[in-house]
Amino acid sequence: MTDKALTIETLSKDRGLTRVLNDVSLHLAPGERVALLGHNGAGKSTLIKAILGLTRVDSGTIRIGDAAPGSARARRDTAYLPEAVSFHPALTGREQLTLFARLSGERPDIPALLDRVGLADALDRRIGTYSKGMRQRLGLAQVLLGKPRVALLDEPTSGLDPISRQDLYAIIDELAGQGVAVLIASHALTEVEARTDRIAILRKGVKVADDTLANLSALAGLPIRMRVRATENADALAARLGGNRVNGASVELLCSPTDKMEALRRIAAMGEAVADLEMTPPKLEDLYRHYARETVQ
Ligand SMILES: Nc1ncnc2c1ncn2[C@@H]1O[C@H](COP(=O)(O)OP(=O)(O)OP(=O)(O)O)[C@@H](O)[C@H]1O
Repeated sequence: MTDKALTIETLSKDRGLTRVLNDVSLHLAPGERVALLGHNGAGKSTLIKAILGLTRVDSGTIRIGDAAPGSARARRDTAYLPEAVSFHPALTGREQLTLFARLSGERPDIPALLDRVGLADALDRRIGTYSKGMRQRLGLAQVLLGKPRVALLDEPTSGLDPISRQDLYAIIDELAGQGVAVLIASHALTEVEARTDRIAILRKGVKVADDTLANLSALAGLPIRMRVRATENADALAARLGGNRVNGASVELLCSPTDKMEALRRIAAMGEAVADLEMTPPKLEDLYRHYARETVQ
């Protein structure tokens, strides 16, 4: 028995002459929330389809727990929310979920499930009358229906309003809290920055990053932004600290993670000339730009 919910080892796949996944390894522990990032065409959906057993791979292995993709066991243990989720428009939300429950052999409390995803009022309405966000919520109810070990969410918040996005991440947190490993393919960097435990980045089928935000930051060595507000004289502060005046009262310094403590000591030594200090570490957007660019190996 493995303690990993999802194990991907040295996976490669060609489409014609193009290698769309190149020696990709990725591991998810139970309860981990991992963001899968990459430009259009980087291979995210192909990887998800391979995990689902919907596309063949040329080499490497995938295991959901101990089960092979596409096996009855793996299908039971994997939940999938596609980006453009589609249901039968003539069925009501209740009917659609009842059908899915029968197919998966579950007997859940369907009204409670639909209430959980904010669709209590639309329980008996035909899905054809649902908005995109409502269909997405119904898709999420389907994810919650079984007892998956792994949930694969492809752009789960696309088309959702800000409150629905928050609701969706609250449900993702709940799933993770129950031990479900969640892989979220996304372009919404600000969201996943705050709501995932680890970031994996694909570039042209190659995994170029896979770590926590803090570790990726340290590895990339991107500068930390420090904004120092002067008590009275920002010009004098700028002259002593170096850096740029950014408004009437502050000075901005960029320093590498290794120089951070030295910079803080210099600022502290200026005593009351400094009224305030704000430090901003690199954002996921900066890291993504760093790791997804061509020159990083
Ligand atoms: N059915 C297909 N036939 C041929 N090539 C395909 C097919 N599906 C995807 N590809 C190619 O495989 C590569 C990876 O595509 P994939 O859809 O996995 O990327 P992605 O990272 O999910 O992109 P996006 O962010 O645009 O959804 C691309 O070069 C794409 O053109």
